[in-house]
Amino acid sequence: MDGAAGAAIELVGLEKTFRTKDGEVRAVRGVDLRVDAGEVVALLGPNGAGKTTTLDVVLGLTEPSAGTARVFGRRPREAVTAGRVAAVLQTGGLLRDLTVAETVRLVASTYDGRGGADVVDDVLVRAGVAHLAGRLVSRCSGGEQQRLRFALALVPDPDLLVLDEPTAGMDVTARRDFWAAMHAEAARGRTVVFATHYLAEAGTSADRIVVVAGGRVVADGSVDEVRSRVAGRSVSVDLPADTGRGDRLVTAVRRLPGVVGVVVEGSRLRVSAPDSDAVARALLVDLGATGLEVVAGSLDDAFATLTEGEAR
Ligand SMILES: Nc1ncnc2c1ncn2[C@@H]1O[C@H](COP(=O)(O)OP(=O)(O)OP(=O)(O)O)[C@@H](O)[C@H]1O
Repeated sequence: MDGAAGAAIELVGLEKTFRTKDGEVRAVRGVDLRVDAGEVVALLGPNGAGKTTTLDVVLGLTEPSAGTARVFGRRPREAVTAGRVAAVLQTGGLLRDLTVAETVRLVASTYDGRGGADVVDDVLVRAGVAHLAGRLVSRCSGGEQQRLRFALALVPDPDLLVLDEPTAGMDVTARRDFWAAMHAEAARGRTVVFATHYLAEAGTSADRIVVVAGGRVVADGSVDEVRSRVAGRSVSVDLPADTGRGDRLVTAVRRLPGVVGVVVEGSRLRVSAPDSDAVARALLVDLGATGLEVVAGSLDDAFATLTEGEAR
């Protein structure tokens, strides 16, 4: 599809900087991303990569520091208000003393013309929680609550579903059922964008993977394309024995452009990046790291470091 009319999401030069008492945190550092209507896209990246911040901008929950965000050609908040976007976020949004069905009914009643029993029953079935209709939210497991959030997200009949680590807390069966339900929604023409730490989940559930690290997009393409882009070498350096210095090095390394994985292995720090030469240079010259070794890593190693998540 050409032109903005076909774009569900269009981010241009997106930046987001948080000001904290310890200084500035550049969570998103120039993301350009276009998601066409009907695509199922995974944002894959380690902890702190900037996935949630990017999705918060798309949902109109936070304003960019620089750059622009458009959702169906409008400002994000307008698209959300128009009912075109719904989200499944990691926490919050549920009242513990209501049942599952009461929760959906309450949310449905806030949408004009959508509060009928039909909508409630329909979304309960589609999200796979019909059998839990009478159960109190406080008695639902974490995974069941996530599926309830999914049901709530379906109520406004959104064109775009935004899911932030939607399967956190689900076991293997629940994950499989969740993605089957999500794919049924995508087959109805909905655009789906989800954040995940897991390559396996991104690979099996998305048409396209956007790898985010250090607030930037470091790879973008089909599962196979991304695999070959991210396959790089690993660089390892000594981890300072002093915990404070070690933590500072880990934090600085994770912010280097292009770094997709940082893992502490005993007294060594292993860093994965498609361009390991640039990372090696930055480690030695800018960060004063010692004992540098460049190791030819397999693709699985590169992704293992990515998906192992936080180093410390
Ligand atoms: N409100 C905030 N104030 C200060 N810093 C923030 C705020 N929100 C996020 N950050 C920081 O911005 C960076 C990116 O965070 P973000 O939550 O977007 O990453 P993420 O990729 O979603 O990580 P995770 O997988 O752990 O959820 C992190 O360093 C985080 O600590």
